[in-house]
Amino acid sequence: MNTATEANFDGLVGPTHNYSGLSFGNVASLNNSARPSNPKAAAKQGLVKMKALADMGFVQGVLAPHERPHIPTLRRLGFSGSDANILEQAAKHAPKLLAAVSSASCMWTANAATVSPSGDTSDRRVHFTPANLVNKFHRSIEHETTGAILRATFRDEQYFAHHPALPSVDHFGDEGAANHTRFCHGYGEQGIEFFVYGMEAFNNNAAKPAKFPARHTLEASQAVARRHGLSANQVVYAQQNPDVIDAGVFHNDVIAVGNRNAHFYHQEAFLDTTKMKQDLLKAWGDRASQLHLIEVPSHAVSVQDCIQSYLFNSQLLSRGDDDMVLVVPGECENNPAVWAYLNSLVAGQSPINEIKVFDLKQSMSNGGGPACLRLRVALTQTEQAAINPSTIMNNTLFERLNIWVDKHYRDELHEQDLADPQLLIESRTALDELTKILDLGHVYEFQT
Ligand SMILES: N=C(N)NCCC[C@H](NC(=O)CCC(=O)O)C(=O)O
Repeated sequence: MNTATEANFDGLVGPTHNYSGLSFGNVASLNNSARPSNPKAAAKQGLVKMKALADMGFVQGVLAPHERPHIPTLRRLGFSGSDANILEQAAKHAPKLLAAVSSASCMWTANAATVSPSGDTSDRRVHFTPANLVNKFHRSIEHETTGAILRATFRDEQYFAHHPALPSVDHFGDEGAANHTRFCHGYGEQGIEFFVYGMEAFNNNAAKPAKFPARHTLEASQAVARRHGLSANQVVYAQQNPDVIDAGVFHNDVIAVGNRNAHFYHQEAFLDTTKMKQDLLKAWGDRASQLHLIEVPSHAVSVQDCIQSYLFNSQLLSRGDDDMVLVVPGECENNPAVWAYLNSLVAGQSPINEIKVFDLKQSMSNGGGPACLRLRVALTQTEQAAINPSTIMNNTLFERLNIWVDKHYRDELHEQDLADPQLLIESRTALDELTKILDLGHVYEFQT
């Protein structure tokens, strides 16, 4: 039998991880702006989570970081001369631009792409659309390399279909899987793809946030559903509550998470919660009683507590039917309301039976929790056998990557370090070696 499983592909934190306050609307990014970062600790925190999940029996993959500082973008923007000259000029005349092209933001692979498993698509292949991330300049430069890395990981065209990103304009603002969840019975069966958006681009009368941007449009989600060949009765759209975007919920995965037959979400997450529930139940069909809608009330956990703790930016992982573990960041344990809620949750009737806590402070300080760091890909056994095996976490890869991080990463980085030509050399040397470890071939511009 060709049973399916859900693999998680985490973004490996890159050597230029830093805090530059680049994400308006993301409270942690703004609050930690200009603080020194620790790229080595960041990468290791991520590796510990990956290894722990692999040890728990989950299929865990690794997606490589991107080339940063990204000199080709600086050249496109008019800087010229040697790489060192370009860095010097950018630092002098456009330091925020240098910070933007130096961000290690590709680590948050929930934003890498939207993925539709073969059980849902008309041609029965797994479809990938890299997210254009057009709302933030530093993220809008990710999608081409993301596409190259996804193609180097999911290589076989018989099983995997790779689309380019949607047009890079606000109308098709696409933040990928951070606003996408799939509900299903078994991972290999046809599921319901649940797309969450912040605003409608072609309807000026529709609700939208007033203070912070809605990064993702309904029209982008509809385009992805069309491209992936999803049938209309298996797709549900829901709008984020504009008020929670204005409070700092810049992606829906900061306030909701779903897996198989469980939707775990906050009372205030959606503009119309009743409709969201009705639409999901209708799509779920005759086995509706098996769908768990776990709604967390505001009196138990406030929206502010969600944003501070990242309770919902958790990984909801199936160990078996109706047996799930929730992977949360350490901030949840330190928030009394959230921790009390989680303890009552596991003691109760829901399928969530265990909480696992990870220290991801380096990523969290830029607004990225456990769920931001991973891209979910449901795969049949045959598809799993077709992926690049060198990207799958195991004891050997864990050891090799830790040695690689120790060799190439700094343990402190300040904004002014981004202009250091040595950092560029260190970063390229590290990535060149990484492409060999992960058997990716040439995926970076500096390699061509
Ligand atoms: N929720 C999900 N799925 N992802 C979190 C992404 C965090 C990321 N932070 C940043 O890009 C901050 C970079 C800086 O400020 O240096 C962002 O806002 O896009």
